[in-house]
Amino acid sequence: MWGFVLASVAFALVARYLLRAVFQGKRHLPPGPKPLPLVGNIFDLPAPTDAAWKVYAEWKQKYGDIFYFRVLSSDVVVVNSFEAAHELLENRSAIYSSRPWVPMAGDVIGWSWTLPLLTYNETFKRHRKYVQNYFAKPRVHLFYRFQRREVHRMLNDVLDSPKNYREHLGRMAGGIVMGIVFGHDARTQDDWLLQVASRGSKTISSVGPVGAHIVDLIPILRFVPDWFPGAGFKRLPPGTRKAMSDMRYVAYNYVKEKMAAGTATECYVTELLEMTQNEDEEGVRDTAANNYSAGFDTTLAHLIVTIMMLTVNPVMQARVQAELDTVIGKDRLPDFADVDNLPYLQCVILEAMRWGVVVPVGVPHAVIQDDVYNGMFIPKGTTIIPNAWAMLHDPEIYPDPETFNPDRFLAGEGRTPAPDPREPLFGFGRRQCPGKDFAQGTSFLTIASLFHVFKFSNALDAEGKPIPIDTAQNEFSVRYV
Ligand code: HEM
Repeated sequence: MWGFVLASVAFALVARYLLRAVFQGKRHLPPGPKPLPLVGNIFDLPAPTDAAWKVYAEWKQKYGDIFYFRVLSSDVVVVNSFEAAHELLENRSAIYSSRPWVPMAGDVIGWSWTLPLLTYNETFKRHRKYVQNYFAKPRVHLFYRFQRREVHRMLNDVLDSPKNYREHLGRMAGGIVMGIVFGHDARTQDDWLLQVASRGSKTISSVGPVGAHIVDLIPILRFVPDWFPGAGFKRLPPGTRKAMSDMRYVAYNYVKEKMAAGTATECYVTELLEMTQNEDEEGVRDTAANNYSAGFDTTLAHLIVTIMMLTVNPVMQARVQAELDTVIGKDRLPDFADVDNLPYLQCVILEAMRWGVVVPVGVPHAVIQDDVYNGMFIPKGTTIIPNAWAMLHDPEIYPDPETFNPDRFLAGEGRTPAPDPREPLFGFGRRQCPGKDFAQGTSFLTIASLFHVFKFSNALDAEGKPIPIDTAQNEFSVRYV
């Protein structure tokens, strides 16, 4: 049986290799490392433990802004410059807005229903519309009350137990989404619905980078039984599939029960069910679940990078606090209306987005028809990796890119601020993050409030000496005074 499967794989590869050679002919692919026959560049790929975005940024020096490699029969183009990414993923988004098939996340773990993984089809368009319209910029003020409530709770929690600030921020970020999406007040860390959502979300991050598994490269392996030698990727940690499925169904069913009992609070689920007249329960349920999974880790990571960089740069922290003191004073907490009066704080947040790109190789897109860019042929089905890290660490655009320097975004007489990092950061075109305006509201209020109330500095060791913060590793320990 396995001899037959392997022979079929080999046959399919040879056939595709020959067909490609015939049909692609002399079409000029983007430059890239020289592929081996059949297997392509499989041995050139960065190891899963390498920072792929940095490896690709190095390749950029050799091959240019966009380069091509092939893994078995899959074509991949990495886009390292903002201009190229904008042209392909934004201006040509009608054909560059699909997603590559990622069998590990989609089939093996079971995330194929989630919006970020949906290919460009009718289901995607419908689901995307729900989320995009709900979190659209003109509506973000509707979420302020949830953001305010949870940020203020978080401040109290940090005051009570500063060492657990990460957990408090996590609860806050999760609590905001739970309130908006399910009308649920997740007040504590161990809130049962927050736990369901958090366990479900972890099922994707716990198995490593999406798209980098052996089964993503050789999809036929997904049919190999769990017990087969080498099929370790199918032996998921116990409870993985149940946790994923609970995330999809439990909170949604809970809201439905409350609706039946007449006790539901208005939220994403109730509003969308009404808008769709209960005719697309699956769409409402699935998009509700992915709002948490797509928005939680990203928001939290960005907040932590910002706090870390203000902690290792006490002069910048003092400048943020001086601005907050002048604008807000001592008698109240910051609020959304203050944002335009806090230009330095805004620059700090932008610089944290640029410096600490939380989705460094973006989320891959896929092109649905053959295309040509600057004379280079990009075959239909190619996976497009937007290397946001390379775009935001390009020394031509952001001089001395490894230095955390909020001043690069300051406008003023005789100064041209550095380009806004938000397009690469939140992605491109029809797949651009639909939660970006909402996420920025959470980020602003959290950082403004935390630094208005607390001072952050290094934790101390047993002898009272500050413990150095390793920004390269994103590992750090912070205390509050
Ligand atoms: C700092 C916070 C965030 C960052 C940096 C971020 C970044 C991103 C990026 C890079 C993408 C992929 C874009 C592309 O494919 O071109 C994305 C997609 C997505 N984000 Fe966010 N995001 C954040 C917060 C949020 C929040 C709070 C929500 C929830 C409302 C959210 C919901 C989504 C969804 C549903 C998608 C998939 C969109 C699609 O595939 O069409 N994100 N995000």
